[in-house]
Amino acid sequence: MFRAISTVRAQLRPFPQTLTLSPIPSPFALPLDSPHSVPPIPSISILSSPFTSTPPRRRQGDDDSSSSHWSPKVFVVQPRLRPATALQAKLDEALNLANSLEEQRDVSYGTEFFKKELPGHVVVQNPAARSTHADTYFGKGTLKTVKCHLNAVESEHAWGKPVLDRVGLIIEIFHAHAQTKEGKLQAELAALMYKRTRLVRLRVSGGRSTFGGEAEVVSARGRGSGGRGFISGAGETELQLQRRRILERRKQLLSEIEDVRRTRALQRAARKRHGGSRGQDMATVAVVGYTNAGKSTLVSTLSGSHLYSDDRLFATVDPKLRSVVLPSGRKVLLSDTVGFISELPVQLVEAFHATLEEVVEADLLVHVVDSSAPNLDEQWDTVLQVLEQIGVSEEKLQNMIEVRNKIDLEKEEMGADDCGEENEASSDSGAEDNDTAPEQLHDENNCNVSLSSSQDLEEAMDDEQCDCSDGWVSPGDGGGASKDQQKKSSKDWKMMRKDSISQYKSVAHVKTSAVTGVGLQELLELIDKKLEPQKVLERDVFDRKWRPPRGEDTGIAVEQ
Ligand SMILES: Nc1nc2c(ncn2[C@@H]2O[C@H](COP(=O)(O)OP(=O)(O)OP(=O)(O)O)[C@@H](O)[C@H]2O)c(=O)[nH]1
Ligand SMILES: [Mg+2]
Repeated sequence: MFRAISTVRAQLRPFPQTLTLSPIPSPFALPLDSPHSVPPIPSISILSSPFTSTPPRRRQGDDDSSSSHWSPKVFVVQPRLRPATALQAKLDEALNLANSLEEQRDVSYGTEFFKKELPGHVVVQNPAARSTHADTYFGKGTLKTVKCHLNAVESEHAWGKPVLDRVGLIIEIFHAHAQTKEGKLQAELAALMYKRTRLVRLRVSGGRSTFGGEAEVVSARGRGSGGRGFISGAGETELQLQRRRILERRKQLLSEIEDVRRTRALQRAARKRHGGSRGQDMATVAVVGYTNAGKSTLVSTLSGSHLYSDDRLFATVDPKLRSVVLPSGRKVLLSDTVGFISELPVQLVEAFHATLEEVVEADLLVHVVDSSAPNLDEQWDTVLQVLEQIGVSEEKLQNMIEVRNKIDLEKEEMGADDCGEENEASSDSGAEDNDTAPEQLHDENNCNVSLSSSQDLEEAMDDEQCDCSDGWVSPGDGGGASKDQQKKSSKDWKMMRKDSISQYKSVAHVKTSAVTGVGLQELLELIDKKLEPQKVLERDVFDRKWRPPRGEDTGIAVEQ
């Protein structure tokens, strides 16, 4: 039986060629026995991309010699998913992640998002598709196919390029976007924890310390306690030494982060003590949500302040507080927090615990949802899981306000929003699926897209069933369990997911557009109500309407 590899080609703007290749059905895909499952047959999908296919504009003074050869900047590997809309959403997110990585910014970016140069080749791998092949990320068969694609689009031999998987890439983005000492410490801790599970000895180019992007793996340990041993050439003592160094650094970082936490706790206590204008405790409202949902824009608009917002993922890494006066006259602090993303290992979340303390300690949570996101349900669920993981109480989750933001982007036909999510999730009609026929074994680059030998199949199975006992368990991931266990846990996961969704479906919600200002007054009133349900509000203050901070009633100036 063949194991499927599908390739999906998409394009970045303005960079032309981004390939997405699926080495194996992902554990995040639906289980094989599900009616929605990925068939275990080779297939190729070419998805049309919303991005332009025109070559990047050359700047003055650029060397023109290579203009005839137009090479891709990013190579994205993404496990196949159904329905096609879910795949497209994942693909867009992966491309957006790749686009979000760049040099550390100062205050704001000088150029438009899509005009920024991208880093060299990056392979973004879904962390679920973990491999025992820590140096290459994939088994031989998949690697051959990836190389074939790279060589087909670029004259030089590829793979000697920086390679990042999804988690590594996210950590890089966090590190690049973090502006405070705390943010940097947390990013480094996340990088260390990640490195410990994947890389053991790194040869860093140019002497620059890196979290994986420029690192060449020269040895790697086998996964899990039983492990499959070392790749030949690695000395065990050296590996142990490497591990010890990582642990020592981790200890140091944890102690520094602990100091930061202590300071934050003191600041929080002081904030509470000094209270609001009328003597009460100053309540904190944490604004949480999936990355890019519009949290910073919303906080900026509500508070009339300027917080950095951008189409990049993880534009915000360091939490920011802004004060807002509610319709009752009560002053509260809105806490803009780091966004969440799906399929992140638990440890990564924990590494950012200090940041997320704001969330746990907050008096009220406002969950901002991008109502225009095609995978809204998944995003919604991811946020809830992370909130649960970081220890937010059930009571607080029940009391949470849900903000369906970006309603200005919602299509008119989606007016009946309350049932839209379920419809989306079940729209798994074959008509939508772009997978091509099983017998199509080569793509237009004449690259083999099947795993042609039983050895390759075993490798793929290894990829799928790798021992994950190092604790890098992601939501919905069967970890190091057997295939049956994986299927079962996948089912359990889906059940839990359903329960979790229906459990919190009743949370109060309001529709907003952080850009046009629609729904913001309603939101403030709801916050007021949630914070002080029993208090009778002074009528004159209550009647005061929220006004756009700068300018007229129509259209709010939003920073870019
Ligand atoms: N059309 C529309 N765009 C919005 C709205 N709210 C935010 N945006 C845009 O969405 C993008 C992301 O907004 P941010 O405020 O940075 O999102 P975030 O949730 O803070 O993102 P991270 O900090 O990366 O987690 C920006 O380009 C905003 O201009 C909205 O209501 N409508
Ligand atoms: Mg933000």
